Parts: sequence; C-alpha cells; structure tokens
Amino acid sequence: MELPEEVRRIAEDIKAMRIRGAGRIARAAAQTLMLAAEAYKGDSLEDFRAYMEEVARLLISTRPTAVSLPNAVNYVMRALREGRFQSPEDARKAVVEAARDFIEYSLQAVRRIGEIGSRLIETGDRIITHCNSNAVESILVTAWRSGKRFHVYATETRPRFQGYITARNLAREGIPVTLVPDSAVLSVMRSRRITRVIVGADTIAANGAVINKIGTSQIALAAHLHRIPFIVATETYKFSPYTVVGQPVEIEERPPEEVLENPPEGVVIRNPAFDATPPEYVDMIVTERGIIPPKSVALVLWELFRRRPAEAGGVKVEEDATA
Ligand SMILES: O=C(COP(=O)(O)O)[C@H](O)[C@H](O)COP(=O)(O)O
Repeated sequence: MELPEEVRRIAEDIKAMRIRGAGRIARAAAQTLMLAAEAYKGDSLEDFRAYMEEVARLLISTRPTAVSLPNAVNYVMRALREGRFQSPEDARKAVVEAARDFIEYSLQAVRRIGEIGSRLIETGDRIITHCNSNAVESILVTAWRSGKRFHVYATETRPRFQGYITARNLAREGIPVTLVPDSAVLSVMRSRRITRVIVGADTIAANGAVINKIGTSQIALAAHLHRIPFIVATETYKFSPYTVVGQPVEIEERPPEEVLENPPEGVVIRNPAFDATPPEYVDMIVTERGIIPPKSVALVLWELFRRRPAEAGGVKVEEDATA
C-alpha cells in the first residue's frame, strides 16, 4: 500500500525541523506509526508488516543524531515484530497501543524530570541554558511554580536560533530571562556569576558522553573551568543502546544555507548540528528514573535493553560489553 500523504508530510516536517527537539521527534514518530497503522486498508498481515517497516524506515531516515527517534520507532514496532497475530486488525491494535504507551510514557517522563530536577534549583540561582529542551523547560517551570526565584540566560543557538523559543516560553511563565549570543557564554559566566548550567540531550552514549546541540561542549568546558555544575536533563529513551557495542553517534550535518545564504566565492561552510560533551564535564544527568552520574549510564542501558536486544536495532547487547 502507498504511504499516506500525512505520513510523508510529518517525515518532511521532522527533516525540515518544523517538528524538532529529541523528545518531540520521538513522540511524533510514535504518533505517525499509529496514524499509518490506522490508515492501513489491506487484509494481509505480511503486507501490513512490510508497509509498517517502510514507514519505520522513512521516519528513522529523517534525522540521524537523536537516538530517541529509533528508540521510539523500535519500541512501537516491537509489538509488530515479535507478536503473533491472527489478522492485520490484531496487529494494528498492537501498534496503536504501543504508540499510545510510548507517548504517555514520554510525557510523564518529562513531567517527572521537572519534579526531580527542580529540587536542584535554588532561589538566587543564575542559570545558563542552550538551545530549546522540553526537559530543561520542565525543570525551570516546575521550580518557578514551586516558588523558587532565579534568572535564566538563554543562548541564541545559531544558526537556527532555538534559544528564542526557550526565552519566549520562559518569559511567558514570568521567569526572568536574558537572551545572549552564543559567543557571550564565557563572559556571562564570569560577569553574572552563573551558578548552574542545564541543557537537554539528543543522545547519551554508553560512556556517559552527551550529544546535544552544537556549542554544548564549549559551554561545558567553560563551566568545568569555572567549577560551575553542568547538569543534563534527559528521558532514558535518549540513552543509546547502539553505543554499548561501540557504534559511533552520527552527527547531523545540515545545509550550509542555514549558516549563510550566499557565501563569498571560495568560502566553504560547515554546519554540524550537534556535538559531544565528554563525561568528565558532566556533573549529573537528571532522568525520569532519578539523578545519575555519567558513569552509571551503561548500567541504566543494561537495565533497559538487556531483555530487549531487538530494540537495539538487532544489535545483540553482550554481557561483557557493559561489565
Ligand atoms: O539539541 C536539541 C534540539 O536540537 P534540534 O532543534 O536540532 O532538534 C535539544 O537540546 C535536545 O533535542 C533536547 O530537547 P528535548 O528535551 O526537548 O528532547
């Protein structure tokens, strides 16, 4: 069966970043699998499986870095890949149910991160954040609503300026927020005596490295130099099972036009969208399951994926790889 127009449109929205942010992308993928399953018209189980695999492939191909995307797709598809069904109708129900479960878990996880992470915020804090993260916003908004008073410095986040979204959302909550150019981070850290940095994540590697918006690692390095706690807020479906077996995280390279429409002749432009912050610069990772140090990531991954190697994209998670 032809893929529904709506499925292609959402895939295009993710690619063009009209739907963006690792958590949102994951939820949109689950929603799209649900939508595709509901739109299926045929009556062959085999055909339904092939059709759903095509949707899964299309979604996974949209953006390469955030592991929340394949993790969400594999979670939803597991029902179909491993289940025994009498009819496409049963299989369809299983997909819809798994997608609903994922979306509900995800929304609940973001709320839980807000509750757990807000305990780390104190009145008087001056906090730097980078890009736009639902998980970070959840922490800041929860802390603010609980009566804590603090000031946030949001970086613009060139070239796509997601920092504007953060600044606007926080300002709407009444949180004092100052927007600063990315290059002002070190200067702001010193002059404003920043007390904490909080960022989100697209992928957490098994060694505790944090892959997030380009520029995150520079901010982490500056925080490390100034002994400012560097906190990462992330749902555990951004932990990458692939990295357990040593697979590198692909860093998305976006179109050069995002940086400069018409570069002078002879000028080459590069536009990597993410970077990796080494675990040595990360003080803690706030997840929906609690706060962990980066060196515990492998343990959580083991806990999450040991019974479900299929979710690691068919990669068998070997026991001694996480020992
Ligand atoms: O790097 C980005 C977004 O990059 P892009 O704008 O290129 O998608 C965010 O920090 C993480 O995705 C976490 O966000 P969340 O906590 O909302 O999942």
